[in-house]
Amino acid sequence: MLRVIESGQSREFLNELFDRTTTDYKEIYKVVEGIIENVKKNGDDAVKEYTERFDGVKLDSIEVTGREIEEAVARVDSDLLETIRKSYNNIKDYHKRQLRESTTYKPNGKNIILGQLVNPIEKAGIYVPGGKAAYPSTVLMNAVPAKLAGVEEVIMITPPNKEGKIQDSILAAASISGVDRIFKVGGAQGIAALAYGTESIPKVFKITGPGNIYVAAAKKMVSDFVGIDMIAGPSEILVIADKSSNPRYIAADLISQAEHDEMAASILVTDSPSLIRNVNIELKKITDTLERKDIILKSLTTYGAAIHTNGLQESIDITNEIAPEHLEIATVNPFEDYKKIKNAGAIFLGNYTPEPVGDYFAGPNHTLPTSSTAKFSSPLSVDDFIKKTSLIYYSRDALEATKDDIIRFAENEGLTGHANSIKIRFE
Ligand SMILES: NC(=O)c1ccc[n+]([C@@H]2O[C@H](COP(=O)([O-])OP(=O)(O)OC[C@H]3O[C@@H](n4cnc5c(N)ncnc54)[C@H](O)[C@@H]3O)[C@@H](O)[C@H]2O)c1
Ligand SMILES: N[C@H](CO)Cc1c[nH]c[nH+]1
Ligand SMILES: [Zn+2]
Repeated sequence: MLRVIESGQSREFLNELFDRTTTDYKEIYKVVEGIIENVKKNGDDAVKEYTERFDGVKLDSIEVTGREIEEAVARVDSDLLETIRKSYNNIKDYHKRQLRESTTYKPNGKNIILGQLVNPIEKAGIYVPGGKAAYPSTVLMNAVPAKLAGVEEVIMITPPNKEGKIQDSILAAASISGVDRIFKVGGAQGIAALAYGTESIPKVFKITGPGNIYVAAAKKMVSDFVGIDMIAGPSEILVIADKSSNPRYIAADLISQAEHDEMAASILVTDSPSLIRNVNIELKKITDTLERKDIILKSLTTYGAAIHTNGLQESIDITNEIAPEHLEIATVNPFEDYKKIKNAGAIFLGNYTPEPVGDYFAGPNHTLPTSSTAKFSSPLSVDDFIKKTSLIYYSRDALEATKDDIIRFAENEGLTGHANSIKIRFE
């Protein structure tokens, strides 16, 4: 099932993996550009037209009413509602530790005040995918850090089903996490509406949340104009394992991400050939029992691989180069091995921390950098919903003491107007 790549021969596979998300973008950009222009010009009418075309439903009103939310919450099974609440509390507890305060200080006791002011972004839009599956967990992962940061208006958009409805559990998660307004709009048209505003949908200052290739392309295209979090591509899971690892658990975990998307990447990195054989046997057995069998098979056979290394160090090096979204360390000594990882979105340690613990419940955010971007970016967090402003105060004495340095610097840059704004105060 997983193709086997021998030690030292992983280059070709890595190149394919790194190219995975660049394939279809040019054509998609053309489509998305048209959608964005139309929404910018025709507002709600364009949004409704695309909703009819892509989601198969004609809507008179695109905003979810308070009554719809109440009725949805009442219909959700009480155990599920309790689970969503527990998950909400775990996510809140984790993210509240990311909050930062504004700071000011006086350097070396001089009559100078410097500071960094922290303010929430006033209006944020969160995209919750709804095409192939519904994701109430993604509602929590976006809305909780936004609300903790102090965002006043959190506007959520998500595509409606063919009856023009949003899944009850999505509305329940939105209500529990304090989302302010919800619109039944998905795809590039939803992103354009949040970026430019329409008669019904408020323009926001930043858009977060994952989505398919149309959503990703639209986020990239509006990103000159409005903040975006990241372009979260198809899911990835990489498991580092050795001969002590449990092949059945590993197979189940690789499948957990393969079932998201045909383009998902599930990779086993190990120095044990017998483990590779046994994981492949288990993959087949487990896939046969699951609902999304076709997606899983396509994903495992396209971007799945078992990389056979010559030992733990090579496994670590390859992992750092791939910089996977999710990394499971299923070796005999995960608490030592994780310290050698430089690049990964989230690390899961040991036999009893399968990736879905993080997707749904533990608390850390499940929106993570994909496609090697963990080399330079981080999980979604409270930081995505705040911005900082610098604060500077110099007294007359402080400016007099430093004026010659500033004037010298400005004159060296040929900017005599800058130098003059200092000089003029001491004439
Ligand atoms: N990284 C994360 O945290 C995370 C979480 C949940 C989901 N995901 C990923 O998000 C993605 C969700 O994708 P999805 O498709 O299920 O839902 P989606 O909501 O992103 O996309 C559905 C929308 O795509 C648009 N669309 C579909 N076909 C189109 C076409 N031919 N032309 C123009 N627009 C079109 C429609 O407007 C539709 O409403 C998956 O890849 C999933 O793995 C990621
Ligand atoms: N694994 C996904 C992020 O890569 C998030 C998710 C939501 N629901 C299930 N999984
Ligand atoms: Zn998942």
